[in-house]
Amino acid sequence: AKKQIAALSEALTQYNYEYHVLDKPTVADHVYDQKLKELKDLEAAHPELITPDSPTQRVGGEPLDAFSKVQHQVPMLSLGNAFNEEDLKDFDRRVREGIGSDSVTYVCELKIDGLAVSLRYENGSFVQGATRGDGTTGEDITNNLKTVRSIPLKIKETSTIEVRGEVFMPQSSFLNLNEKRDEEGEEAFANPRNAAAGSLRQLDPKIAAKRNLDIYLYAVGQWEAGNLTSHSERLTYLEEIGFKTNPEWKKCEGIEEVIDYVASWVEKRSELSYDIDGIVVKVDSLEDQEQLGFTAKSPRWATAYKFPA
Ligand SMILES: COc1nc2nc(N)nc(N)c2nc1C
Repeated sequence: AKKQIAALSEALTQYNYEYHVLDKPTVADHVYDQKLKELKDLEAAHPELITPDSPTQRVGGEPLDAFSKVQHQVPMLSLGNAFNEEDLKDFDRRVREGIGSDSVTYVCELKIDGLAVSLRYENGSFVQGATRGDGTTGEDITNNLKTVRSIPLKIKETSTIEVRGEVFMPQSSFLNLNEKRDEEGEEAFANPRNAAAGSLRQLDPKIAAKRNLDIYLYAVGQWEAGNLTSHSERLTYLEEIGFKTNPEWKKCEGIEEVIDYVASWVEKRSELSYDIDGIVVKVDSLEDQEQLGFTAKSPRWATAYKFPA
C-alpha cells in the first residue's frame, strides 16, 4: 500500500502542477478525479500513511477560531510609487547615482492586484503560509493557502526556503462568485482584490477552497543554494522548482525600455484575465540591489508604477 500511495501521490502532484501551474494538462479531469479517489480510499484504509503534503490534504483542517500570528523573519516591505514618466526617470537617476553606473538593467513585472503572502517550505514540503500583515507580523493562513491549487504542496528544493507572491482571484471567478452571492442574497464583493482578501480571511478552509484563488510568485528568500546573481535568474529558478510566476516579466535595458514596457501595458491591461494595478520595476543585479539597500519601509532598488485607479 505504501508504494501504491507514493505512486498515486506523485502522479496526482504532477497532474496538478501541469493543470494549475503550467496550464497544460496531460490527462483528462476524470482521470485525475479517479486517481484522487483511489488515493483517498487507500489513505482511509491506512491512515498512518497519510502525509500532510499528500494531494488529498489540500482542503484539510477544521474551521479555526482565529488565525495565529506569524513573525516574518525578513520583513515584507512595501514599494515606493511612481505615477508618471518623470517619476520613473527620477527613480532611474537615483539608482544610477547609487550604483555609480550610467546604464542599468531592470526587470519589469505586472503588479497583480491581490494580496501579498509568504510561503515557507521545509524539506520540500509547504509548511506555513502567512499574510503580509503590517510587514513584520502576519496571520497564519496555511490551511487556506493549501486550497490554492497553484501553490505546490511539495517542491524539488529540499533546503528551507521562503517565497513571496500575490494571491488573486481571476476576473471570471469573481463574476461567478458575485452571481452566486446575489442569488443567495449576500452582498457582492466590490472587486477581485476584496473577494480574494475575504476568501483568505475565511476561518473555514472549505469555503476558501471554493473561491478559485490563484497565485503568482515573485520573490525568493536568501538560502544556501542561492548562488544566483540576478532577480531574473531567481524568477527562472522559481519556475524550475515548481512555482507559478507571471509570464509577462521582462528584462529592460535602461529606463527608456521600462517606459515603453509600461506604456504597452496601459493599453494591453484590459486583455488580461486578472486585475493588475501597475508595473513593478526592479534593478536586476542582486549586487546592485545590495548596494542600494532599503529605506525604512521599501527597497531603493524597486518602484511600483501605479496605473490611474
Ligand atoms: C521586492 O518587493 C516587492 N516586489 C514585488 N514584486 C511584484 N511583482 N509585485 C509586488 N507586489 C511586489 N511587492 C514588493 C514589496
